[in-house]
Amino acid sequence: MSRAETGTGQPPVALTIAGSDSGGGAGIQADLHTFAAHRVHGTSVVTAITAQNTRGVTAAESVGVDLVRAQLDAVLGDFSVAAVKTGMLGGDALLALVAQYGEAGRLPSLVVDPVMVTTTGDSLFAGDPAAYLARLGPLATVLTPNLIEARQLLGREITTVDDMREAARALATYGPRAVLVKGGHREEDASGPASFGAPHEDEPASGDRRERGGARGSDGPGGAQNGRVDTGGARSGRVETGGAPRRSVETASAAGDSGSAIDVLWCDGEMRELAAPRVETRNDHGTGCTLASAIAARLALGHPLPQAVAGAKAYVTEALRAAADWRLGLGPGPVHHHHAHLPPAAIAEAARGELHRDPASLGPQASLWGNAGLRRDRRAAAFVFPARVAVAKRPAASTGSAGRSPRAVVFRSAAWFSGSRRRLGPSGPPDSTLAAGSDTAVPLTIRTVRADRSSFTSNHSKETA
Ligand SMILES: Nc1ncnc2c1ncn2[C@@H]1O[C@H](COP(=O)(O)OP(=O)(O)O)[C@@H](O)[C@H]1O
Ligand SMILES: Cc1ncc(COP(=O)(O)OP(=O)(O)O)c(N)n1
Repeated sequence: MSRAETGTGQPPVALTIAGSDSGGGAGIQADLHTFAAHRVHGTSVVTAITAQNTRGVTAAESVGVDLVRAQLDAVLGDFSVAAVKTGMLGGDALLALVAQYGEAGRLPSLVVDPVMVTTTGDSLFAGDPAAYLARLGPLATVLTPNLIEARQLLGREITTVDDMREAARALATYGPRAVLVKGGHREEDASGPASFGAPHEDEPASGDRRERGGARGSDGPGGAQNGRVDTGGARSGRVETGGAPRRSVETASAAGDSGSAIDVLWCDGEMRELAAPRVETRNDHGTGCTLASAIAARLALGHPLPQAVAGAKAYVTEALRAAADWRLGLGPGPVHHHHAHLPPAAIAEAARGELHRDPASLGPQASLWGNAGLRRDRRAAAFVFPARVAVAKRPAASTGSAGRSPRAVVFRSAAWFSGSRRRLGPSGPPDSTLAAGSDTAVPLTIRTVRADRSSFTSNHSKETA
């Protein structure tokens, strides 16, 4: 049982040491969103400030060493930090500082995301990649380079999944317990092995979905779009990632279907592939930060390392899916960090009034709807489905919203979820959804389902279920 599940409601604490993304999709902002989505208390040490949006970075400045040290001391001197994630360190000075804290044993369960360049082509690390590996490699519980970063750290091309495995092995020799080489930048090639494009400096930034694979764009073959779902069979040495397909890239490519986002995990001497359906979306900004902080959150919650990594990948896949159609900003936007709290499908359906076509048929106290996963909780007179959201109808009079009847309420309560989870037993929420959290529930209220469908509003109400 993790600390978060002791029943006290007190969340574990995680720390992110990273840069600020003013656009809110990556960096510190993504990390804190992710911690919160996992019901982990997030603390932060800001290493740099970037002026950044969905189209790129226009300015960046490192925070001075003394101020970063002061932040580290403030957080580590007060909180019992259970896991740490590092992101943008900017250069050798902050790299050395963070390494000192790690060497002093002050950075437990350390997830090192060696941020070097954004996928819009902006460099975020001006230091020596070799020093990065030498200093932080031995301290890392898990090192999570993307393909560009693995290439920079090792100084070699990475073209196939075999190369990814080799890269993971090579990086592991620097001392981390695990290495996750992320394949988000892999460009699909229906005619041959999956490959990644070399950096292509001249390609203009696109306002729509980017071809990933280098410092902006890719000259990799095909340029095939993503979105195909790999439904291949089981393979040994792979970790289940919440409905993820089980097929290697080579197999997928041979079949002309490479619609998987495949990462390679070397952990405790074992090599595994983690595959998930590739989500077709332009909104993939901050996926690396989100993945690394989700791993840290899960480590803070007490998950064993391979499960923490697999669960984090499933979380990222869902976050990509849930935000696939968003248009936040003109370029590649952020993912939906809170997808598990507010399933967009349920809310969108509620907004369209499609869930309560016949409110009169609902029970006197509460009613339910949902998808196949919906279950009834008789005691609470509410309903639960594995995404841990209950939707109940209340008579207008009891909620003070006369004239707005019927009314739908989406409850969001960690304690309630925990209880629901217990009632649901082992078949309850899967690992890819959130772990148990605190009792600080703030129900989210949705007024909806008017005949004219014009009165949908949503607010964070203090009303309780
Ligand atoms: N379109 C996508 N569909 C599904 N998973 C993706 C997609 N893009 C990235 N990922 C996953 O997101 C995680 C972050 O990978 P990546 O994008 O390579 O990192 P970074 O953001 O550091 O460049 C990985 O698990 C990767 O497989
Ligand atoms: C401040 C800051 N830190 C890290 C990144 C890189 O984020 P990442 O998750 O790798 O996503 P992309 O930027 O590559 O989409 C960043 N952009 N800003």
